[in-house]
Amino acid sequence: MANLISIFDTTLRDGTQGEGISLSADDKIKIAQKLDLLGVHYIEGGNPGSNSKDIEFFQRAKNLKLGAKITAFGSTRRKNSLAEQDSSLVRIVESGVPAATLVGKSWDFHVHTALQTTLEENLSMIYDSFAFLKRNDVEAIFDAEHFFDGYKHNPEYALSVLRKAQDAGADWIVLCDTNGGTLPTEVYDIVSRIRMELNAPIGIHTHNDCELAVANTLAAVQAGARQVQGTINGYGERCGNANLCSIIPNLQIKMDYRCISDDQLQSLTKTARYISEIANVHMPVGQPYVGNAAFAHKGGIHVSAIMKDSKTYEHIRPELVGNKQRVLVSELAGQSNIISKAQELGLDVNANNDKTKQIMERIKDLEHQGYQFEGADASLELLLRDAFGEMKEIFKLESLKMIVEKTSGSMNAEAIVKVNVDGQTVYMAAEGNGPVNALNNALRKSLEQFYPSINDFHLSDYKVRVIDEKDATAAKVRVLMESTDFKNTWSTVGVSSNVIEASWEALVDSIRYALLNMSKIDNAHDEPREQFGLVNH
Ligand SMILES: CC(=O)SCCNC(=O)CCNC(=O)[C@H](O)C(C)(C)COP(=O)(O)OP(=O)(O)OC[C@H]1O[C@@H](n2cnc3c(N)ncnc32)[C@H](O)[C@@H]1OP(=O)(O)O
Ligand SMILES: CC(=O)C(=O)O
Repeated sequence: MANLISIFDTTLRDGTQGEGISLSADDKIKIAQKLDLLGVHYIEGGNPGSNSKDIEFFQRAKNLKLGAKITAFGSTRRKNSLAEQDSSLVRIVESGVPAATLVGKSWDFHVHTALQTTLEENLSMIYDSFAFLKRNDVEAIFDAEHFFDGYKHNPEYALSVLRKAQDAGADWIVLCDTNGGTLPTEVYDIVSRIRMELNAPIGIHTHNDCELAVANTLAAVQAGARQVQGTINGYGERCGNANLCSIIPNLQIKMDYRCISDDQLQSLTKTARYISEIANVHMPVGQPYVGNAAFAHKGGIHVSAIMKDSKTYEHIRPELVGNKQRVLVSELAGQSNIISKAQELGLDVNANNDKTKQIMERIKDLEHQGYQFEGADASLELLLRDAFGEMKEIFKLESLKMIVEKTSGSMNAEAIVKVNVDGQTVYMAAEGNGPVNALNNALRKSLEQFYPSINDFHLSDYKVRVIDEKDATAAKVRVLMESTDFKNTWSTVGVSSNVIEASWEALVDSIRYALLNMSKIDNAHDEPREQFGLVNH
């Protein structure tokens, strides 16, 4: 039987101590529900002694039906006072949580310098505070702040602090690498020794200042820690906390510990991405296990091998954590990348096909000119389908004129397009608050009579990058456009030395791709493929 590791999530408390992260009570409720589905055992909701948002969270959390225990955070009582009169401790008990975490000092230097009190008074603060929680029937977790630094500096005192908390009834003793400066070998050694000294179960709480929070957590578990504190995506003070999105799969898939069920593990990627959306923090694409590129293959040699067996370049099956394999097509592609992508699209290709080589050469040539297909999935699909003769022209541009006018107030743009659809010429003008907006409006208006579903999607993001900065205004620009129909998003690319022309290319691809995919949906209802530009073979 695999050993069970208790997962203590502190995204809503220590995670919000990360720069740029601020969660409303509403956000916290949504995240708590997701964490519960993921199967964590404790959800530290915040600090009821700190602010009214957290008090509101704890009030609302009482009505949630969760499997996880919601815990409140605070510190040991203030020096020279009584626990029952400490407003922070009283608020924790009043919040009605089943479990609470108190942080207390275990480094003598901190007692003297930060608390400015005696070592004896700190021991009393710890004892009194835990005794108070236990008298109020609250499960009590001791976060021994700076434990590893304290133990290296004064082991007797650091140990006496843990014993005080244990004597007062603390249910868990959690050793904290608060400054994140300890090495995995030290963590393993110290946790192994402390385990022999205590009866209470041990937990671990690490910070990532040396990029070692995950490694330190795993070392502590190997040495006997049975509770792991961390955050989703590693959010947290300074360089962050230990990242549960790496710790949980490492423990469960590689080290044979049990944290959550296998089904719950498969929701890890979705959970990480959901929380990053709510926290409004962009996830690094290369984030281990759950990042968009965690199982993305770009080099031709890699793709050639994974098509034979994905184990050649993947340390686990991505599905175990709810992620998926992706093949990127770029100037580093070999035939295998093209074949894999084309197969994904249902196109008939093989390694001996001349067309595959031609497509690869064309992609390499376009990337050399400044296109980037890795971030423009829709343009890549169109390029492949065009090469296979799958696409029909949806319109022909006859002319395009732009007028940009600055009056005393704002600057406005007008686009005039003349397009030909199936022999019929349409002449249309439209305004916009900028040239791309005007272009988009004019093109849609001219096409809507032929393709009414053109109004079911819109542009959601627009990025311009100067490709060769040294040429200043004569440099080429790459426009990346993102579009959405509220269910799906797709990205397209355009390159030119003229930003309007680059935008036009990306816009036309966006519309062609949308119509192509709407035709797929309509196909399911037996409507003709030709209607939206797909050629039936
Ligand atoms: C390692 C960690 O992450 S610990 C958690 C850190 N998180 C936070 O600080 C976020 C929430 N904090 C807050 O909202 C506020 O700091 C509060 C409400 C807790 C306290 O606010 P204030 O009363 O204004 O105090 P302030 O934040 O300036 O200073 C902290 C005080 O707590 C004392 N203190 C610090 N740690 C402890 C402890 N473990 N036990 C008792 N007192 C402590 C400090 O000595 C200081 O007291 P002083 O004012 O007598 O010098
Ligand atoms: C308790 C805590 O957050 C720390 O010591 O880092």
